[in-house]
Amino acid sequence: MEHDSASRTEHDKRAAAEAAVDRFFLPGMCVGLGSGSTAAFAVRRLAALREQGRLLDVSGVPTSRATEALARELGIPLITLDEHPTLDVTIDGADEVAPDLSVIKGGGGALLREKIVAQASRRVVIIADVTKLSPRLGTHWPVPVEVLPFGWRSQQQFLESLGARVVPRVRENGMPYLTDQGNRVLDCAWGPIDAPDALASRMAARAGIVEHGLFLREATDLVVAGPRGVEHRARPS
Ligand SMILES: O=C[C@H](O)[C@H](O)[C@H](O)COP(=O)(O)O
Repeated sequence: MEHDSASRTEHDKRAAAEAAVDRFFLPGMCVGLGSGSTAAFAVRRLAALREQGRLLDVSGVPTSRATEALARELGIPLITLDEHPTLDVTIDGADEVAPDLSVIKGGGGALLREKIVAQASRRVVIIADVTKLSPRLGTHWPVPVEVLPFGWRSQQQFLESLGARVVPRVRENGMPYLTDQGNRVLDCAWGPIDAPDALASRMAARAGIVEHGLFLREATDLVVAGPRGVEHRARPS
């Protein structure tokens, strides 16, 4: 049974990713390539289309070292944000998606580059399986917060003072988890978040907090897949 639901989720991640690439990546575009297992299906779809001779002139900015390695392995042309400071569209995954298309990201630690790339994109398409949908951010997932190693324990205290249960992220071997930038991640469980804007502002104002995983306004579109198939939703205006 557990196996069935895991393979259902993989099927849905893939279906959402492929539908999004087919619909939103167009010839000649400069695109953002997201991170995580759902976004990896999108990168693989782009590579498969290239093998069919389609989208050969699409080039991408990877949002993590892992995505960069995958894209290189698959022969996808890569560019940098310095070469192309504005991107046409980014397709990326999420950990939790609220009805207004605000999302939590960073479960894989790529939140900083993902937010930079999302904010540099005209359109940001979130791809997800239905298990990621949530009535309110924080219901199912903690908010990852990337902090400088210098003074990280005072950031932990600060986040606890904002009501979070804070778990410093570690690797399987017990060593601290470090992001692509060499920073630490504090996973902050607030439960359902009543005032995400206020929380985001408090974190943004704190020196030592490099970025947080609340993406409140970046997503313009959601492509979600579940038992009823693939559905596209635009951000409510
Ligand atoms: O840091 C990781 C990213 O924000 C991912 O897009 C997010 O964690 C979702 O990952 P997955 O598609 O593997 O569930």
